Amino acid sequence: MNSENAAPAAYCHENIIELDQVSFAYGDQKVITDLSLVVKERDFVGVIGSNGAGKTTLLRMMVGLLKPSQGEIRLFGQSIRRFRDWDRIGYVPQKNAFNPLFPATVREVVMSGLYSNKKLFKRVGKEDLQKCSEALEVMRIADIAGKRIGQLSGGQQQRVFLARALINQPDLLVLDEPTVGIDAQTQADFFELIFHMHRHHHMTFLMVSHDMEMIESYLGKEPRDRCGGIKFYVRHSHEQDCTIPGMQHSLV
Ligand SMILES: Nc1ncnc2c1ncn2[C@@H]1O[C@H](COP(=O)(O)OP(=O)(O)OP(=O)(O)O)[C@@H](O)[C@H]1O
Repeated sequence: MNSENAAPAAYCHENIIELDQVSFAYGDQKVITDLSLVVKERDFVGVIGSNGAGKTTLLRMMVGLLKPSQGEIRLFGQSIRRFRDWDRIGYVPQKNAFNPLFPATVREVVMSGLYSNKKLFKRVGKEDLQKCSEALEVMRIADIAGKRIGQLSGGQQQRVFLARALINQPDLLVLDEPTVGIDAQTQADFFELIFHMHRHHHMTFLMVSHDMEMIESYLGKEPRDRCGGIKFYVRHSHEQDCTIPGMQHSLV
């Protein structure tokens, strides 16, 4: 982006994800056929579709875990084949599970979201600790911060993954059914939080969900794009950025 002549409206229209005639097949089974899609900065994209429609496959392609059989993917304007700026993207996959013997604590796992490979040995500062405690609070896991991750329930582990993804406030957050197995109150708080992050903290979201009610209430009733059995509901935000840093205030 050219910052010299970046008017605010243009500034929030950078292409974050571009799919150009993308297809994907597992062997002979075609899952995605000829999908072209653009996700712009400050879009919130809800991805809806029946079981097996290809939503997870699509997300895995977008974060570089699967290669399209055909077509081209660009992230932040750059071909995914050359893209290295993975710090800018948070991804929470659908079925997370820690090995019960995994030795790290909840706090350590959440903190690890702050460090990319480049910054592995960075000293932990006061600001980092503050970010961590906010993420723990927001996902209601502060009381179990010292527990070993492998010893938590599935829903608690999922909350840890979400806190880990949120701590860094990435430019793009890709979420695959993020609230499955999470209790109603934490779910409601989580949605309130990410909607605020979308509207006021300049974040772009792509989220698979089966929660039609939540999708329709935030993204409207009409999908903007379709591909086979997958529908894309989109809301773009032009609302002013929040002056308050951090995330906890968004729950108040
Ligand atoms: N590793 C794999 N090898 C072969 N086929 C696969 C693989 N992963 C998924 N599939 C098949 O690809 C299709 C799409 O799967 P995918 O997980 O992307 O669907 P989904 O829309 O995310 O479904 P759900 O809502 O159940 O999570 C399904 O028919 C599935 O069986």
